[in-house]
Amino acid sequence: MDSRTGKKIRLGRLLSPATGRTVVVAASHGVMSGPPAGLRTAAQMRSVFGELGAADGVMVTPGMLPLLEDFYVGRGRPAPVLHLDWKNHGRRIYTPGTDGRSEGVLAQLATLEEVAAAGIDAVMTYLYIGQRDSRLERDEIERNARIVRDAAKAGIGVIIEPRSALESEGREHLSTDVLSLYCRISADIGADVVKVVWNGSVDDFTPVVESCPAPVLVAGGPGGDDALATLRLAHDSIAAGAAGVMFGRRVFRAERPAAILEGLRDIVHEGLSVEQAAARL
Ligand SMILES: O=C(CO)COP(=O)(O)O
Repeated sequence: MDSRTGKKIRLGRLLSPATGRTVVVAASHGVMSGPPAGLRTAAQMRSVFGELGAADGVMVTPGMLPLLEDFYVGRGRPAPVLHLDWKNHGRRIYTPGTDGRSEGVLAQLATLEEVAAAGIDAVMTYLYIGQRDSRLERDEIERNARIVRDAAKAGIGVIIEPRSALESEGREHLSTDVLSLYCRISADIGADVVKVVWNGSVDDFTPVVESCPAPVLVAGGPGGDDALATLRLAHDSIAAGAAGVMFGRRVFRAERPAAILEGLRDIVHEGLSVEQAAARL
């Protein structure tokens, strides 16, 4: 008996063992950017979570897990995913033009032993790369490699989301080459799953997925309340070869999160078109 089995069982709850596909909801934005619209109060969180039962996994922070733990209890419930790190927020906290402007200083919020004890199936960690100070970049690579090793020992799945430390300056962080580089580094460090921002089109995203041997999930971004645009993004993600989506604001800020989630499942798991999924909303 060893931790490889634990990881297999846990990842099998998150990604369909038959197809490798998944629909995950991210609901951990508070630790990055303060009170999130749609999830500001405990009552709002409980109400939104009441609509997320159809997700394959739902990501929360360590501090919110006790508040929401009942959501995960029971047969067929979504897999608990933990947002493992805090990160600085370049634009908000630092004065532009100072050295602190680069994002990419991170702190790990829990040990992998604590994560395993809490019943978590997978953790998500950022990998901030491209800092001006290469020591920060080295620290980030080491931090992620350590998380991967600790998670392997604890039998926990690891989702790495690579981000450019200079993206708030509008650098080339969405080019196909840069995303391919970042995703591939994440997979080579040992991510079980790579989550990444969408770069605009099926043609531009397909090479990113093709050159990343780990399954790729697409993040939603701010979006709006345009349900059709959310379904289209999911459809394009699958068309580009992604294993699924990991959407946050597009789901929890929606008027009817449960309906959006059903639409996402129709597309990711059932192969429906945007129009077919929208007709069932
Ligand atoms: O996983 C996510 C944030 O960690 C995705 O969230 P958004 O879809 O709101 O960008």
